Amino acid sequence: MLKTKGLEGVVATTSSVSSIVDDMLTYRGFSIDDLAQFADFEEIIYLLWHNKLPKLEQLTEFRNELNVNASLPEELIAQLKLFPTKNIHPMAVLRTCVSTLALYDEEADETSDQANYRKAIRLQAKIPAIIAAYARICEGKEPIPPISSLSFAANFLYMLNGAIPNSKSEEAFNKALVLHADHELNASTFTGRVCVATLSDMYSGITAAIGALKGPLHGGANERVMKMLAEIDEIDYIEPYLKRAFINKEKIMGFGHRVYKNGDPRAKHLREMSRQLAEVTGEDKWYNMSIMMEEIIRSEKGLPPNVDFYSASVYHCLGIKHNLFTPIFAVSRVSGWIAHILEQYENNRLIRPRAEYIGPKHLEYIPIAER
Ligand SMILES: CC(=O)SCCNC(=O)CCNC(=O)[C@H](O)C(C)(C)COP(=O)(O)OP(=O)(O)OC[C@H]1O[C@@H](n2cnc3c(N)ncnc32)[C@H](O)[C@@H]1OP(=O)(O)O
Ligand SMILES: O=C([O-])CC(=O)C(=O)O
Repeated sequence: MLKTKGLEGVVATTSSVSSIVDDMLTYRGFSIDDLAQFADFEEIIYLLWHNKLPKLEQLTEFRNELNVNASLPEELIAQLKLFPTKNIHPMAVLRTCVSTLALYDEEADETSDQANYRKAIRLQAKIPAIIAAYARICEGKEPIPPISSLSFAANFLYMLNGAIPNSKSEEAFNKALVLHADHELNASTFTGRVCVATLSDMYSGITAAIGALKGPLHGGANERVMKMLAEIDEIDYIEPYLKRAFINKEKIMGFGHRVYKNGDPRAKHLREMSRQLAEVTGEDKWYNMSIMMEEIIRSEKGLPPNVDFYSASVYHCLGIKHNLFTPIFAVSRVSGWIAHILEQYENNRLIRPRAEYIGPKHLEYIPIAER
């Protein structure tokens, strides 16, 4: 009898990228509590890929590399303009565009460490540009290139909105990027590793990972949290909404976790960010509703919120469209996917588990005319 449905508790690889021990999350040995407080997202990318924090001049050079690689091939922009803009999820656009990017990268199938590093930079730099460009095209606007003097976080908001964000928005968005960068062997990272363990290329690994992140049980939950909050709409409707959801055994988006049973260490940061942004914007309804939902779900079901719960009200208060919440997760998580993909290449073995067969056996083939 299968004891590990969904591979729960199975240790499938060794890794030195990030760890979850006693409900504490570290990137390359550094606590995310410190990183969220002090680090720029660019430092986190550097840390994940180089296994050390950058010195100032290394960070400056790294930022520059990201900036100069953020432009999109003209052919891709032309294609983006041809895509439908209604009833299409930006995650599907991102998945398609990352796959398409490989067609315009002469090194796509180059396997040297140097070529893989160059591809890593291109992917990290171009993914935010793709999302911002598509969002602008959907609004009938032209995509805009980044400004080299801005941080990674500020540049994304600039490419999206066409205006340089204020320091509070930049700081909050940077922190959200830091908190989402890596998370051990989550479903999308595992997907990416399985893909490249066949010695397929990095674009294929990232495309596969984007497909896995899109699902509502994983990164897709953040958008659904906001949908749920908007559907409930008033604090007085929370109790009846949850009562009905509990009776119907519905999964409440943004709660529960495969690994954390006592709480996701990222949620407290996002809760506080949500509180602060509610104060700054004066739009405290979503934060107040979220707090009340957390209280009820914790006491009734013993389920704490995960990273996706408070990120919803944070992104909403930053003025980000709801269908961009999961693509933003990808903007950050691509840094972790790449670190894992590089680690997989370094010490590769095909990932190929077994299945316990439970179907019928010894059936007799009946010719089609006799069925
Ligand atoms: C970035 C991320 O990916 S974080 C996760 C984002 N996903 C979500 O927020 C979606 C909502 N949450 C869930 O669906 C789940 O908690 C998951 C997918 C995150 C984890 O799933 P699993 O580890 O398989 O937990 P599982 O589904 O077995 O849950 C264990 C029990 O808690 C219940 N439970 C878990 N999460 C929830 C939830 N969000 N709402 C209601 N009940 C829940 C289950 O129904 C189950 O109850 P049972 O034992 O009575 O059947
Ligand atoms: O680890 C997981 O299963 C999901 C998660 O929280 C993440 O990817 O950040």
